Amino acid sequence: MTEVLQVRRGVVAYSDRPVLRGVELTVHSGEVVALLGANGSGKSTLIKAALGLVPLTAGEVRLFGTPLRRFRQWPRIGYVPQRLGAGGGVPATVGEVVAAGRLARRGWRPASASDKAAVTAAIEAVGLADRVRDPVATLSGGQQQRTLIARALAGEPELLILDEPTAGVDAASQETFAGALSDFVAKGGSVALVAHELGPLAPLIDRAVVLHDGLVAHDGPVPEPAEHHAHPEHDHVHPHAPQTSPSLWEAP
Ligand SMILES: Nc1ncnc2c1ncn2[C@@H]1O[C@H](COP(=O)(O)OP(=O)(O)OP(=O)(O)O)[C@@H](O)[C@H]1O
Repeated sequence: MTEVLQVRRGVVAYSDRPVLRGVELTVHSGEVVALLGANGSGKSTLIKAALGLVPLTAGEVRLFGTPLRRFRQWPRIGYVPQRLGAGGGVPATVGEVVAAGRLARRGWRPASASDKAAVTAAIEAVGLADRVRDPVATLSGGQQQRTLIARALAGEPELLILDEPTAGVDAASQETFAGALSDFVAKGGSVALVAHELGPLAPLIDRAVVLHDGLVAHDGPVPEPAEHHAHPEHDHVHPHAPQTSPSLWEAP
């Protein structure tokens, strides 16, 4: 299997404080990998390092087999950062925000029919076709998150990297998102996503990588959530647990 994302012995320190201490992460083509771990265990840092948004102190990153420093094929990757406000006070509509996700692929040429089709398909995939002309600020948090996912999908990436795509997102939006992700994977896409609770995404996950204290504590099947979260009726959504909360994904 080809590796679309590889981090080897990744070390990252913020002002001398090590946050990742030699992490291995591989995503193969067609795989859906969940990155789990307690708050502050370094999940977001790992995906930022994989994208070159945070420098590695040591170790190496390869994207589609190319060392990060030489990688230029950014349209192959769609990234949805953690809780980025889609509205941001700018009165952009859903259609405009999603169309912006096409720019990297289309360059500064006028939008072609296939650009427009990709934007429409992305908006439909996340169930927002009836909101295209609405300002993003008028949407619910879950719909805003879906707008950002559609923006990433509009670029027709091969690898989607998602930082807590369902945190604080209503149940209906989570289901819609799971469907969109499932379609993306069915077409051959690969996914790395950070999650606190997998919810409706669980059936899509091929492998879970659990970070603990800057190291990989588990790489394999999705581990059982900690006991008090394991009940079927306990299907709530954690907005974003405070730093003090215990891990929902205890390292086995
Ligand atoms: N830019 C930064 N400068 C300094 N410290 C940072 C920075 N970003 C993150 N950290 C610290 O690094 C550690 C790991 O953070 P990171 O966001 O990667 O963890 P996480 O596992 O994604 O946690 P969460 O679930 O809370 O998002 C935390 O202690 C955090 O406070």
